[in-house]
Amino acid sequence: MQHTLELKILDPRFGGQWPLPEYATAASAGLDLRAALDEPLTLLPGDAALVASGLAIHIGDPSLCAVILPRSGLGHKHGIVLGNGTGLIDADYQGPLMISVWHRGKEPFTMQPGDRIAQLVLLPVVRAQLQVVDAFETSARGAGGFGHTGVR
Ligand SMILES: O=c1ccn([C@H]2C[C@H](O)[C@@H](COP(=O)(O)OP(=O)(O)OP(=O)(O)O)O2)c(=O)[nH]1
Ligand SMILES: [Mg+2]
Repeated sequence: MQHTLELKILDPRFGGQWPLPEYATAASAGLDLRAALDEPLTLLPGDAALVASGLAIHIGDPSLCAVILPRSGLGHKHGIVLGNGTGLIDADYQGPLMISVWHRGKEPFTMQPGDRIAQLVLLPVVRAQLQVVDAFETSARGAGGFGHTGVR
């Protein structure tokens, strides 16, 4: 599925020094986001930092959202993940796209300006219309959860 996404360039290095976000392959789901830093940023183990992406998006359509996810290589090999677990970008958000970077690794990690540090994925959203009921129609699972079905 394709969607036209309005994008504002907040950092003039995009389009010159740095390319606009692009899909790495024809079937990639994520657009890599760069650290729009003015100078290298060293994170010590346990540090979190809010890093500007240098971009703003306006999704507009309430049946869509975007999520910011870690990049697998950075997350697994270097411990660079997100301070908010997953960043959720609402369809009506028009502010600067920010990346909460959390260093869960063991060695200091330095990000350079323009490094691709996270990725943005556009997703469909189903918005709930709540219906209050007294009881649910019985299901196969019922209230069983948290390991209820066992391991094997
Ligand atoms: O990693 C992120 C997460 C969120 N946002 C922006 C877009 C999102 O639409 C807005 C609000 O995010 P969220 O609802 O997750 O945060 P909140 O703490 O509930 O803030 P608010 O009270 O503004 O909804 O912040 C980012 O730029 N980066
Ligand atoms: Mg919110």
